[in-house]
Amino acid sequence: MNARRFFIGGNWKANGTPASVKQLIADLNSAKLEVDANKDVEVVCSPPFVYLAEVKQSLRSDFGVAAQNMWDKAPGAWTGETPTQMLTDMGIEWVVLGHSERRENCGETDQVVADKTKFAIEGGLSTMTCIGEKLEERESGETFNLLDRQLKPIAAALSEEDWDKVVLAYEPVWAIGTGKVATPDQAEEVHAYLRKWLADNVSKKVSDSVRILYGGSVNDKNSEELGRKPNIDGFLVGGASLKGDAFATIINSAKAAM
Ligand SMILES: O=C(CO)COP(=O)(O)O
Repeated sequence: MNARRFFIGGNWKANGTPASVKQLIADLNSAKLEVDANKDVEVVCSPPFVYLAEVKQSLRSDFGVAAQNMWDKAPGAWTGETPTQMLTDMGIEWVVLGHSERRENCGETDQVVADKTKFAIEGGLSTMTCIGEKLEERESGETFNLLDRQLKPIAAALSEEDWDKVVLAYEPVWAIGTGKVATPDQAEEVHAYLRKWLADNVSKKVSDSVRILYGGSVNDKNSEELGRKPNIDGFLVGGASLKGDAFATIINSAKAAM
């Protein structure tokens, strides 16, 4: 029995129309789960900002809701930004930070990701903080160095208690949206490394308790096998989280991990 509660995040990215979002909410609300989302597994959906209020109001109450980004300043003169407080005021509990798409397209550095993680936690949010290597880094044997580089500022920014509010998501960039999923052994090797890193650089308690998710081409066919690995505590799902039936199957794969 794994003491860490399995976690399934659905990152909808910049997808959805008013009609498709309504349909997805309806499909998720009527999904037959074989696991208890209040107890066995934690499920959090992350819609685009424009649908956050609707999803928060209409999605089943046993699923949490996450923003895909937030502004790490108090509300004020920040055109186009969404401060943490606006999210917590509307009952949002989570935020996805450090996703490779934001690192790549919005210039978010390792330090920015660490600072935002700290700010989010201080503001009352929990974070799914993402790390992961690009293909060229994997091929040149740099995976673990890169992960060290990404983790160091996060560990420096957070107190030991802060880690209670963090879920780490290992998302190898080469596996995101490519259909090229990491093998269970490849993912487990990195997850075990990350857990040891946390034990060596933060604490044994944090290493034992932090949930480490795998993300990158997770679907309803591969989730069960990945979820059986001892250091894989759940998934951050992109494309397959937009289909109610596939996402429900992925949630049910938590059974295999229990
Ligand atoms: O980036 C991801 C989740 O944050 C993974 O996306 P895919 O599941 O579409 O590969």
